[in-house]
Amino acid sequence: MALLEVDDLTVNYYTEEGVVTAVEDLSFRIDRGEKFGVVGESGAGKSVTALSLLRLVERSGRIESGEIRFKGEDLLSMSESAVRDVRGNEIAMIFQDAQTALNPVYTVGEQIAETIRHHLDYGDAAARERTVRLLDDVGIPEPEARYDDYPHEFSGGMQQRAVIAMALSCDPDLLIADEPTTALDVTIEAKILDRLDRLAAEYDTAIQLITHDLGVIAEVCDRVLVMYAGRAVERASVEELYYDPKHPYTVGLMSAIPRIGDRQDRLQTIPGTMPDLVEVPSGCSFHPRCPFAEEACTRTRPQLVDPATGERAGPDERSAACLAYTGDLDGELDYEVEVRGRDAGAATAESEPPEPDGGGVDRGADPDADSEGKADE
Ligand SMILES: Nc1ncnc2c1ncn2[C@@H]1O[C@H](COP(=O)(O)OP(=O)(O)OP(=O)(O)O)[C@@H](O)[C@H]1O
Repeated sequence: MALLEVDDLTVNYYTEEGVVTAVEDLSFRIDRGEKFGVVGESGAGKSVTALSLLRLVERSGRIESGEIRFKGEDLLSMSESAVRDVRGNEIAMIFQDAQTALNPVYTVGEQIAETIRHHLDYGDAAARERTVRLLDDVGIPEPEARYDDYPHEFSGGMQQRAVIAMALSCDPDLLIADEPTTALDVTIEAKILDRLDRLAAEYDTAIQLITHDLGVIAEVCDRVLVMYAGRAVERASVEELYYDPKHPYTVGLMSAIPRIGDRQDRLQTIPGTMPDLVEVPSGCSFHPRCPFAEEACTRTRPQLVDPATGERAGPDERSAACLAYTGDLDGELDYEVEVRGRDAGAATAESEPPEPDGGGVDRGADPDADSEGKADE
């Protein structure tokens, strides 16, 4: 049994403009200790999916249907107090903006210690000790001394580290990180992602990493879900996605990261924008932006299928939602993916081994360069 099982999740928002289907028929699995990426442009439904897992969808929104099981237990039918126990304790969440997660009137150490006392029932001394160790683990220099600092005395990168420490403080089984490094500069981002990656392994915590950046996914994740307009359009391992993307939208997203591109037929950027979800295009919702779209794409909504067989795929299987794989297109998806190595010079997909741990995406990562934390200052 997977740690998290999501089946056919549909979430609507009831707005003045009409009903917005933010997430539709979404299914995926996250295993224990796995690093799972959710990628897509703004408005794809990534955050709404995450909020649904914590049952934090706002009042105007409603989980219409579907199932969410965490360790086999149905999260959607749990009592509010049982869900509160799960939140923070077993599923923790890191948001993009560290400042909103840290309370300015308490010291950083006290905030983390309070979470530990509350959730793990630790006494004062033990909570303090665990906090200092966590601050050290996330790379805060002189953690004993920094324990008594207020959030504003931390740099942006250190604040985000503190938030990660807080999220890990109760040893959650699943950590949902929603654009955890978007507000930071690229070097600090790489260090924090690396730290997150190593800590998740150490604490045996699964990560659901939400981002619009495939480069970030390459650095951290094992498997990826690509979302467009509230739906899953591709599911694959990181290697499969990078070397053999199957959905035109994924190919388009890839042209935005430096090491991947294709030759003549490169989709420089994906023209157009995510549709207004009140009026999603008919058929395949990506068709107005897709360079391979045919008439059939305006009529028929593609299902997630195994691209090799065209058969419906299970929630943890490689799949893509494109009519090209069900024999409904006259033409072919005519693109070529080229993977560039770290030292420039283009290599073909076949000639270079995958480096999903980020080796190929040179974002300035140096795993230990921040051990004394000075780089953030
Ligand atoms: N509170 C809300 N009220 C109405 N509609 C909402 C609300 N929250 C989200 N939505 C709708 O759901 C869609 C998906 O939002 P979501 O925040 O999940 O996207 P996202 O992929 O996380 O994008 P971003 O990267 O910008 O956070 C939005 O485009 C919007 O139409």
